[in-house]
Amino acid sequence: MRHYDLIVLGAGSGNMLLTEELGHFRTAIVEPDLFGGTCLNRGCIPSKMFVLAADAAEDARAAKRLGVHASIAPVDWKTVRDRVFSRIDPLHGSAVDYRRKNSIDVYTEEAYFIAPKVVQVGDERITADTFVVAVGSRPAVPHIPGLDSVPYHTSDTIMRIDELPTSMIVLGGGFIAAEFGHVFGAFGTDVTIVQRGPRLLMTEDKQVSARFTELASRRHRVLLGARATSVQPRGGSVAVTVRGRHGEQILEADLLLVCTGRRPNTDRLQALTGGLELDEHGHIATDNAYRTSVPGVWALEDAANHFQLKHMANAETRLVRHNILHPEDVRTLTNKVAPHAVFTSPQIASVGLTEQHARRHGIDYRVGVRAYADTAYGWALEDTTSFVKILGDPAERAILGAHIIGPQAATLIQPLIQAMTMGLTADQVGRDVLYIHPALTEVVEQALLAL
Ligand SMILES: Cc1cc2nc3c(=O)[nH]c(=O)nc-3n(C[C@H](O)[C@H](O)[C@H](O)COP(=O)(O)OP(=O)(O)OC[C@H]3O[C@@H](n4cnc5c(N)ncnc54)[C@H](O)[C@@H]3O)c2cc1C
Ligand SMILES: NC(=O)c1ccc[n+]([C@@H]2O[C@H](COP(=O)([O-])OP(=O)(O)OC[C@H]3O[C@@H](n4cnc5c(N)ncnc54)[C@H](O)[C@@H]3O)[C@@H](O)[C@H]2O)c1
Repeated sequence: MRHYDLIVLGAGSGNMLLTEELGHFRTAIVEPDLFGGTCLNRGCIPSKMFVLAADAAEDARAAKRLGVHASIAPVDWKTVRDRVFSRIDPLHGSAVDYRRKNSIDVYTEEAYFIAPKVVQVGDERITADTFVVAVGSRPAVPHIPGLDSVPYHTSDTIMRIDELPTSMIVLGGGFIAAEFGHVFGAFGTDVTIVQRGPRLLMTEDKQVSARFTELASRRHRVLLGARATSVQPRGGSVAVTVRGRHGEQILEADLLLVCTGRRPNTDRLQALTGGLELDEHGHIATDNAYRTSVPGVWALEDAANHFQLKHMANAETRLVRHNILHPEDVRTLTNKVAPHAVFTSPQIASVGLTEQHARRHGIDYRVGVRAYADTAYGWALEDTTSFVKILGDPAERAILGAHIIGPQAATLIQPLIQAMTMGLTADQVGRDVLYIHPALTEVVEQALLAL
């Protein structure tokens, strides 16, 4: 049985862990699929490259309003797709070569625990003093009668399809539904979204989620409070029976995309056999330093918590590396601000408390809301639907949460994330800072002043 100082399971965020600082460790990394994991190969990066093309198509359509006449010939799906993957696909091979050149053993089969701190990979058993479990998550596919009888897609496969579908049914109303609904809608596909809940993007602040649902319903057919009860093949298409507010109906489309959440890969890893404690969703239980129930075993990101965001993964990876190298100075992730953005149209960004959470937990708050149209640039855009909403503590004037729906939301929110992280009050960031005129950031200033 080969023994290492360090074994990293999973080469998504796990691969980022291995910097020169760990160069003196005898290290192995196990990755049965592609180095770079979800974010690089089938998540953040390719999806945002598709969003870039979708935004370009939408901008071209909207340019007419400005007196700029552009026309869109049918979107050339294969060129869009091949631009994305001709840039991404070569990165895997070079990452593996780089690791091997640096004397790191790379195993290319799936690992599973056969005992605490002992994993089986193919024919080999390997052990280590220290393990980092970064095996990520995969799409969770609900049990719907007939689903296995049709060639449905998930986010793992949808970006590599050969032809742009004429029509598409999207099951789920979360991040992935919102982003791919935008992409395929912008490319000309007729999109129907089937969402179990009463609104899309249910975890956003209710005002944002309601505005997004209203805007998405103008672009796509959106069925709310709807449940797919069965799926059948129908000629070359897919038929989905949906039960909901308006009774039962049968939807038909060229393609079915299932995006109903993700589940951690801890079952395939046999994490329980490895002595790792799991929560009720199968995530590995850790403390704030990302230590698991087995001493010397660390776990991070999608396998270990519910954020499922790459910037959280990056922060956790840095923290775990520090903690492995400095057992005398183990640090915890104190930053619970955890922002996120949804790269749909319009963009959505959020940090901290939502209004419904504050109400539910009896937290005292004030709200400042400003429409983009209240600022010079928003007025120039003739925007009528975008806004910034900030929740603040009435006494201390601390920023408790911020929610933006509109162009550039993911960028506009950053000064508020900074302010929350550094403990600045709404007045310090609103009154004491100059905002460039006439940039869109003025709407953030206005919302802070309204608080
Ligand atoms: C479509 C999509 C879009 C997204 N967009 C964004 C975004 O815009 N912004 C954002 O912040 N986040 C986004 N995310 C989320 C983000 O991609 C993930 O949170 C992040 O990549 C998780 O990193 P990870 O290292 O935990 O897992 P992964 O990157 O999935 O890495 C885990 C690796 O472990 C390997 N593995 C699995 N089982 C085993 C095993 N038994 N043994 C060894 N290896 C194993 C897998 O093959 C995989 O390569 C998106 C996700 C999806 C699906
Ligand atoms: N921009 C980003 O940061 C980004 C983008 C994409 C994905 N992600 C990550 O990936 C995760 C997974 O995304 P997702 O969209 O699959 O999940 P999600 O958790 O965001 O949304 C799942 C949705 O599916 C609905 N749903 C669940 N079961 C259903 C059923 N049987 N029928 C109909 N609807 C059903 C839920 O009500 C919910 O709206 C996200 O939570 C996020 O962490 C992040």
